[in-house]
Amino acid sequence: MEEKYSYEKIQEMADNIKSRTSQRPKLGIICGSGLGGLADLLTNSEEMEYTSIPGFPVSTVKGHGGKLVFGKLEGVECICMKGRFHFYEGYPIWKCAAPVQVMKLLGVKGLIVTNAAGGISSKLKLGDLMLITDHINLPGVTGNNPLRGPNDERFGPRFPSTNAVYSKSFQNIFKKSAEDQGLLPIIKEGTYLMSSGPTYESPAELNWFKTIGADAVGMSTVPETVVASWCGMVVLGISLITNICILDVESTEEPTAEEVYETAKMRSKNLQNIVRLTEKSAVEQNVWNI
Ligand SMILES: O=P(O)(O)O[C@@H]1C[C@H](O)[C@@H](CO)O1
Ligand code: HPA
Repeated sequence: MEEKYSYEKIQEMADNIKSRTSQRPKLGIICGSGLGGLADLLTNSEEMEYTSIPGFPVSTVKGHGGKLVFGKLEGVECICMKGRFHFYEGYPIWKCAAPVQVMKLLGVKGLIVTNAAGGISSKLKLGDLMLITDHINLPGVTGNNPLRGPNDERFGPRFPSTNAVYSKSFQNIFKKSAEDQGLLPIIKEGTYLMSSGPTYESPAELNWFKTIGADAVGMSTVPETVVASWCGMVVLGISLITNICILDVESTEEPTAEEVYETAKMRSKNLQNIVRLTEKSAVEQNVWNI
């Protein structure tokens, strides 16, 4: 089994990055499938390929780039992950979230995590943006938690709480920003369940997820959020509902990756505009105590 990165190994990656850019990001953004356009929000941008950072994982999925983008958003220095790491790609789950630890050592205080997700709840429509209010860490509760293994208190405690990991004030700002753009009707709230993938879920699984309180399902986000919260970051999680889950086993419809990317493309600009406004207000209100 691959050994978890030590504090020193994460520090080496952060030092490597710091030696190559003068930018010192305070906000991190993780782009979900088809949402790499969020990186276009950054001005004065500089890019760093994952492959150029010794020890950094490399992404293998269509719709995901493989680079860090540094730049300013509404006057604040940001780091954007264009391409994330999924458990289904074969990485240990802690490794999917290790970039968040690197961000922590770079000085990041707030994290916006985005994803493409399937809508389970009937209140969700195609193209909705669901503010994640809570999550079900299915891999975590069945033994695959990113914090399993040795704990380094310099990052966070051995037994962190996972209550209130998604910041209410950050969510309120996001809602207000959407309202200001006339986009409130597509903003919803709910619980995101992480399933390991790469198979889309069967109708029986989806019906089970519904009974345990999941509103949307995806294959990412939770490991990054758990680690960010453990490290003391303020987190905003957003799921773009790219497909409506098929709960009826008699249905002849099927989810496809193409549908996911098409919907992501359709909403990408809306999400960018809301994130820009959210960032502006978050800075004004000092949501993450910079
Ligand atoms: O990185 P995210 O969670 O946005 O990507 C989702 C999960 C799979 O990578 C892909 C499935 O369509 O989209
Ligand atoms: N299930 C899991 N992951 C996803 C889905 C889905 O329906 N849509 C986009 N990512």
